[in-house]
Amino acid sequence: MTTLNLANVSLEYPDGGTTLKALDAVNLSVRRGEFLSLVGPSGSGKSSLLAVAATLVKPTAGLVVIDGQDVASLKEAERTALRRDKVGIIFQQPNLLPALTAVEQLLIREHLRGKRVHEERGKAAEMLDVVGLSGVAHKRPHQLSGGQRQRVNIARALMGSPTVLLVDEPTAALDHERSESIVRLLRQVTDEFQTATVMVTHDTEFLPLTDAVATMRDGRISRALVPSAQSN
Ligand SMILES: Nc1ncnc2c1ncn2[C@@H]1O[C@H](COP(=O)(O)OP(=O)(O)OP(=O)(O)O)[C@@H](O)[C@H]1O
Repeated sequence: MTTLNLANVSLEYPDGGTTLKALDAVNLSVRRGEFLSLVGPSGSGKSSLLAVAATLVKPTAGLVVIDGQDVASLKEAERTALRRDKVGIIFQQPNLLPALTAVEQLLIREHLRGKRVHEERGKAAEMLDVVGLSGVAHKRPHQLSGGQRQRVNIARALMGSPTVLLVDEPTAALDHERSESIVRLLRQVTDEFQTATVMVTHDTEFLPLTDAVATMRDGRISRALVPSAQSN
């Protein structure tokens, strides 16, 4: 099932007397369990595409459909609920709160979503286990490595059981070995939780871990299969 669908999506910004097309009639479909890489030069529109797919920015034209729901047809509160319940967003910087332990980073998100924290402890422990952090659940960010902090970030995004996972350059601040293990983890969670995952990346060497590559240039998108993906 197509979980994330962008049809003829354009996003324009005023630019002096003219307009700049950050997205120019973009078409993109991502199914559950599919892991898509999004590459392209700086300024080509990758972050704009993620922002529109995350329902954080309204496109100037075109349709954004998540799990069969046309985002433009929703009221503001409904759109917020859709984002909360269906979309997991993982930014380059984990943005963890310095005073909280790893498990508390997950629980505070649920608290802010109106959930009862004591009912979410089991799930938080489970998600930390999924990302390989059971042993450091009670450590604070400064006691964790960069890779471990990024894993907390991923576990936190999984707490809401998203169907769409949007990931913006998750390896930008990591060395090669840690970068590879983070992309492998994203592959694993895509398979395990059947998310429709879109990852913006500059690390072309990890593209074979994903199912498909979309390339952006001047706000336009092209999509190609990764031939070696099947062997991973
Ligand atoms: N809020 C904004 N106002 C005006 N122009 C913007 C805004 N956000 C993005 N742009 C422009 O839209 C275009 C696409 O930007 P975007 O950040 O999506 O590219 P990107 O591919 O993510 O780049 P990078 O790899 O450097 O992050 C660029 O020309 C950018 O300057």
